[in-house]
Amino acid sequence: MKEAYIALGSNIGDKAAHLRAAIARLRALPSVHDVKTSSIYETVPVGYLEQDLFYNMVVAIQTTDEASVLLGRLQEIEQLEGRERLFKNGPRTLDLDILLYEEERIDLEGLTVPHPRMQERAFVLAPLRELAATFVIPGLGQSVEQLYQQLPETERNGVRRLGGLLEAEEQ
Ligand SMILES: Nc1ncnc2c1ncn2[C@@H]1O[C@H](COP(=O)(O)OP(=O)(O)OP(=O)(O)O)[C@@H](O)[C@H]1O
Ligand SMILES: Nc1nc2c(c(=O)[nH]1)N=C(CO)CN2
Repeated sequence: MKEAYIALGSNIGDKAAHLRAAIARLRALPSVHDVKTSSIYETVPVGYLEQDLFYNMVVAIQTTDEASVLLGRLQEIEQLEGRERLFKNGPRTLDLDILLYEEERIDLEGLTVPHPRMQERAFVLAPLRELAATFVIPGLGQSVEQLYQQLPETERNGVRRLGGLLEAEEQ
């Protein structure tokens, strides 16, 4: 069994519903076990600013899948949730990224782990530190908590914790 961390994001339609559906689909996979969820965060868009706020969260899973197989399953779930991706960094109904897979460094066409931009993203590090504050990122040699503390204040101020999946629905 391998441990992986997955980032979830949504900024179109019923964002909490997209996140909840993604987690239900993950939990339904026979190759995925013990899904642990962070809180949901409402986050200012990074990269392309003229779009709605995102909901972001992170889950920890145990899986029997190789990382590339896991990525395929995540892409299937994105499709099932009607993923529209208009352009790079643009709005999307559901985005699923593999952040970490054990302590492995993976560099395949179409799959880079650890996710190469995770250390600059408060919308990833804030929920991830709930689940894995002391995890040292392979290749960076720093923990999730250290990386979070080093983010510029403007980045950290762009994320607001809403609560768990159920509470976020009521916002
Ligand atoms: N760790 C990873 N997790 C998910 N997808 C990855 C990963 N590494 C590479 N990819 C590739 O990234 C592609 C998805 O890119 P996409 O357009 O969703 O990027 P993005 O979500 O807009 O930007 P970002 O990658 O910065 O979050 C997929 O086709 C996938 O092959
Ligand atoms: N706040 C926020 N900004 C983003 C996000 C995201 O999930 N949340 N995803 C992006 C591309 O993956 C680009 N910008």
